[in-house]
Amino acid sequence: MSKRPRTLDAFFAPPPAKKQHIDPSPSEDGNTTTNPPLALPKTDEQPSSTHPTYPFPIPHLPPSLTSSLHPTPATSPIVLNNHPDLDILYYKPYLPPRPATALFHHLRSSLPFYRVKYSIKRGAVETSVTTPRYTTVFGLDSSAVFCPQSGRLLDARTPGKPLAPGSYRCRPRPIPDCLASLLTHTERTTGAKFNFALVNYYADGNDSIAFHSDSESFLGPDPTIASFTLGASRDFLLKHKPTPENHPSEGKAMKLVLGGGDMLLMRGGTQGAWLHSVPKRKGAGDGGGGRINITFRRALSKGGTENYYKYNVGEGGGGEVWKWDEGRGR
Ligand SMILES: O=C(O)CCC(=O)C(=O)O
Ligand SMILES: [Fe+2]
Repeated sequence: MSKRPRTLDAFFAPPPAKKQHIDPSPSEDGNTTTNPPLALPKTDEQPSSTHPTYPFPIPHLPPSLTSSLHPTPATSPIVLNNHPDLDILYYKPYLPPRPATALFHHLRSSLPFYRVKYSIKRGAVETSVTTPRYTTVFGLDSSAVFCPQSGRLLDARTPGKPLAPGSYRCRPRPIPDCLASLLTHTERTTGAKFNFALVNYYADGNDSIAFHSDSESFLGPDPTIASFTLGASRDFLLKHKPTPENHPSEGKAMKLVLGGGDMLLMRGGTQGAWLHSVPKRKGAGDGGGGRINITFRRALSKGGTENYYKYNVGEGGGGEVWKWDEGRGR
């Protein structure tokens, strides 16, 4: 806590002691998941999703916002397949401006975020890395499901069979109601199925994600990933992975300026052959405010769940939790 960089102070305030945010007595229905039954709210409170793994209850979307999230996209997508192995549908935008902005503010002030630290080993040298953006993740790979009543983990292949304690090193978190409606709409639009929501928060132009591809084996071949932008615009760069034939696209990056409400549906060979990044930006290029990115993905095996929690929440259920304070604007 004491070593927090100034830039973090400017954007987030850590929530009061973690315990204050945990609902210690799950409702009679058990801990809520994305599915009903949900914990009954106190009358003066907004209904929330709760689960023992959440550091605090996560409020549902206000009804006005839920009804403005139309199940169909605002525009027809632009097809980006004019380069080898590239297969992207670019919805510019997918969500109209007003609901996109409202969703940005709701998610920023409702979700628990982490600044994950991990170490990488190159040969004998171990380096400590802090992820250069805020992250959080919800979901569970397709080998298991959350019990809708108790919130516990069940074996997906044997209906009703609880998983043995310690089946996962991490503690998977159900997708909260406030992300579930967008996920369901996206599934309907795209025909894809998703069981994970990864969320990045880029507080300003100093936050970034380096060139990488999401071609993890636990997503299976040619994974479909839906990637939403909410809030500020940022550059999104794409470049082909190096190939032995000195591919014409190699080294040259394509730039998309992603704005609030936009969605990229990356599919086919895109992850296998292309790298993408959101580089740091200074001055006007920093988008002029915070940006949320949500990716919906489908992990097929336990390794996916372990990986996503390790790098987006942190080992041991995460370290310091960051929560946006709407009143103080930080
Ligand atoms: O913020 C973005 O648009 C990209 C995020 C991303 O590539 C990722 O989370 O894997
Ligand atoms: Fe990515």
